[in-house]
Amino acid sequence: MTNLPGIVITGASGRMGQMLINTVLASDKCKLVGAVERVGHDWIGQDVGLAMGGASNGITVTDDALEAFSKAQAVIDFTAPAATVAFSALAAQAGCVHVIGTTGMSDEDITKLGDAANHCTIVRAGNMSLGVNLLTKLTKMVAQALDADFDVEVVESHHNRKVDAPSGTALMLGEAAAEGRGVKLSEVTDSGRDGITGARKRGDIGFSAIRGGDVVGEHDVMFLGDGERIVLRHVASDRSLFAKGAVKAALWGQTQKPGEYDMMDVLGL
Ligand SMILES: NC(=O)C1=CN([C@@H]2O[C@H](COP(=O)(O)OP(=O)(O)OC[C@H]3O[C@@H](n4cnc5c(N)ncnc54)[C@H](O)[C@@H]3O)[C@@H](O)[C@H]2O)C=CC1
Ligand SMILES: O=C(O)C1=N[C@H](C(=O)O)C[C@H](O)C1
Repeated sequence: MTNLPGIVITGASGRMGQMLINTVLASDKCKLVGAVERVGHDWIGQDVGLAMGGASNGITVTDDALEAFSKAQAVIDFTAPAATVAFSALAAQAGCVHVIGTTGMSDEDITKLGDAANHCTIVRAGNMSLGVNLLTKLTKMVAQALDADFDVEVVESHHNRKVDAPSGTALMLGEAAAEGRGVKLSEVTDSGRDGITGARKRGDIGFSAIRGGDVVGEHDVMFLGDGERIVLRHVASDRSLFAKGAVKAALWGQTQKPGEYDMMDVLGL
């Protein structure tokens, strides 16, 4: 037990934070060594097991991320863009693998992660599930096989607490479709249609976001032609699949050189 890689979970009280803590505690391949929350959060100073409504596990929630990271081999981080950028610099300082599930990152944020990746291993993906990563690969293949006679639309649904759109997964799928077509996504993106938008432009990749209830995450990639359509779909019904993927990434990262990786690398897809 003592030689197992130690993992810190940031955003410990969040939907994914709590799922990750339970996943690490249930694993026989790693151990929980820290739980981080934002400054001023009610959970700071409490035993994280008790704060989650379960049994005590001896890990006290802290807002001192660097101190927590310095005792760990990996940090799993599903929080918010500004927090993730700050954590990447601290993970680099502490020499930990940084697994990032946070979505809604700007280009500027991603550039800063690149600086940290000169000193530590970063694994980042908009979706950590095997199914979505396979769907990403299939999307690229279908886009390669079809020409712009087929309009590509990515439609995603999520719970009513989600703050970013399109989802990280939708953007991954859009990138894959653009790559398959040999175009840059930023030049063909069409999202947030409203009002007199004009007819659809040939070659565009469209995005639509539905928000409501407790939907964990659903993604359709539609290839719409004249008289036929192909729909590739992934439905997540349980957040544990994202957490299991993130733990797999943290363990895989232990043997990698500093740099930026994604779940395709982890899963060998
Ligand atoms: N890549 C993937 O497979 C998945 C990614 N996500 C992404 O993960 C992120 C979190 O999602 P949820 O857990 O649903 O959100 P949430 O709102 O339930 O949790 C976020 C947590 O981060 C904490 N936090 C914010 N700033 C912090 C800071 N500076 N220091 C420490 N903690 C901080 C908050 O207090 C909160 O507990 C989102 O960006 C979401 O899109 C969610 C599910 C799967
Ligand atoms: O916020 C969520 O919940 C999710 N976010 C990720 C995304 O933005 O794609 C992954 C998953 O769909 C759940």
